[in-house]
Formats: sequence, C-alpha cells, structure tokens
Amino acid sequence: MFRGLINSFKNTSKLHSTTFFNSNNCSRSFVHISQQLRKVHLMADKEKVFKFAGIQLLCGDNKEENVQNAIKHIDEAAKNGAKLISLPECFNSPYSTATFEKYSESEEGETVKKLSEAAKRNQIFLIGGSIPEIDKETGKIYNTCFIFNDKGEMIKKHRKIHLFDIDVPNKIRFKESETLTPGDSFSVVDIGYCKVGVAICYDIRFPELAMLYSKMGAKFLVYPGAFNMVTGPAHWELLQRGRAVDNQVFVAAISPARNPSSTYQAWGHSTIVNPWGTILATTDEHQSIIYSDIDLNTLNETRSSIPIYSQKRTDLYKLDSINPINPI
Ligand SMILES: NC(=O)CCC(=O)C(=O)O
Repeated sequence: MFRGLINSFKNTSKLHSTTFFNSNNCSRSFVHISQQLRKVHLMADKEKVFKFAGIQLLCGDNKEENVQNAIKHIDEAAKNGAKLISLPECFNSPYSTATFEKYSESEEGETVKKLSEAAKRNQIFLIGGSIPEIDKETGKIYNTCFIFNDKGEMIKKHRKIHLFDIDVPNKIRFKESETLTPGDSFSVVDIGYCKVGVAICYDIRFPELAMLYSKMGAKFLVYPGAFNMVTGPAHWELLQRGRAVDNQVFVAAISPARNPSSTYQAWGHSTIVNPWGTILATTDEHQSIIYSDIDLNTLNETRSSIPIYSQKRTDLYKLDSINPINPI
C-alpha cells in the first residue's frame, strides 16, 4: 500500500511541480515535499542484486560424462554464490542433426532428473541449457531447455522456436529442421528477483522475441547457445549487445566450450551484458564458468535515463503475440 501511495504521489507531484513551481511559497513547500517523497520512493524501490553463473562446458560424445560434468560445475557455481545458473545449448550430446535422435530423451529421462536434483540440492534456479528432447507421444524431437526452480521443480520447458537452418556458401551449412521440430511457446519465468526470458541460440537473431519477452516483464534474457567459427566472431557479441540495448535488459548467452574433436566447432565466448550494452563478463573458447552480479538498479537507471519505453510510438506501430496460448 505504501508503495502504491508513493507511486500515485510521484505521478501527481511531477504534474504539480511543473504547473505551480515558483508561483508562491505554498507551492514551493509542495515541491519540496514531493522531492523528498520521490527520494523515499527511489529508496523503497531499491532492487536486490543476485549472482548469475554461465557454465561453458566441454561437451563430448559420452552422454553420461557430459551430464556428470554439468552437475559438477553446477555444484561449483552454486558454492560460489550463484542463485541462477545456465548451462549451454546441447550440453549432453554432440551438436549434430545426425545424432540428435540417438541422444534424445523425454522429460522423464535421466538428464532432467539429474538437473532437477542439482537445482534442489543447491537451492538455485537452473536454466538447463538444452538437450535433444523426444516427445514420447508424437515421436518428434525438439531442442529443449528445461528450467527448474530452487526446489528442483521443472517450471518451464522452452523448445527452440527458430530452427538453425542456414547456408553460407563455402563456409557453413546446417539444417536443424532435418531432424528437429520447432517449439511454439514463450518462456518467461519468475525467479523471485525478476522475470527471466529464456530462448535458445538462433532465437537470439529474432528481435521480436526479445521484445515480446521484455513486454512480458522479463528483465534478463538468457540464451543457451552454440554459435560457430563463421557466425560467432561476426555476430555473437553484437546480437547480445543489440538485444540488451534495444530492450534495456540484461542478456547472457552461454556456449559449450570448443571441442577440437567434434564436427561442429563452437565459438565459445559465453558472455553477460548489462542494459547499457556493457560486457560484464566473458571468456575464450575453453571450459570455464563466468559470473556476474545482476544489479537491477542499473536497469532502472538506464531506463530512467533513456526512457524509450514511454517514448515508443504505439500510435504508429505495435508488437503483439498472435499466439493465444501465450498472451502478453
Ligand atoms: N545452434 C544455433 O542455433 C547456432 C546459431 C548460429 O550459429 C547463428 O549464427 O545464428
């Protein structure tokens, strides 16, 4: 209630201070009180800070070893104080259309069970990178990120919406759609500190999705991803900083480490960016964990300094979800 009162006072005081300023003593005290209240409002709105960890895992052909390695690193990141942890795309299998089916598991499988246990044991929110997921009813295979709360409950699964189908002549050709089916729902979860939007790798190239997530209240966008040696150097960082600045949100993209013996050479360089576009943490191609405090006060500062949200010309253009299952 206190915050509600202050909010309405903040709005009216803005109006009154411009209308009556300097007209008489009474209005000057009114302005003074309104300034004090706005200070109290800012203090009342001070956001909590939490630590995020992105695990750049070295992934190979052995599924069991990949999962064990992931769990070991989750335990380490949690011990170091992370409250939200993300794994990379396709962390329990090779990133290859030829093997997605062989490695696929349903949501009742061993990988999901292990991730759930790790989230519960460490009392952390976990964005489980992605795995090839088989839908037992339809037999379709998806590139899926399972997301867990700090009790180990699965709170969402994001099936990659935009499949990575590209052909850059003489450089790289990849067609996820040869074996995968695209998902069709949005994934924004509440982790207590803020809402987090989750999407996978190629999904980052679609600014509309990031805008929709931001419109749904996400203040942090996390993309488990695996760019390659062609598009990685050119676009990986640029896309993250673009999504961050466009929407004034935190963005993280978490990659597998580069494995010289795999057919797909991941770019690595997992990165965390703040709403100003500043890189908070990054790394090279090797296995490592990157950490950063996610300080939502800096998000509020950016948004109040450059108020694009209130300046949007919604009388001229508008972005809406047309999927009735996922209203915004
Ligand atoms: N796994 C992916 O979706 C790769 C996306 C990618 O490399 C790109 O350039 O986009």
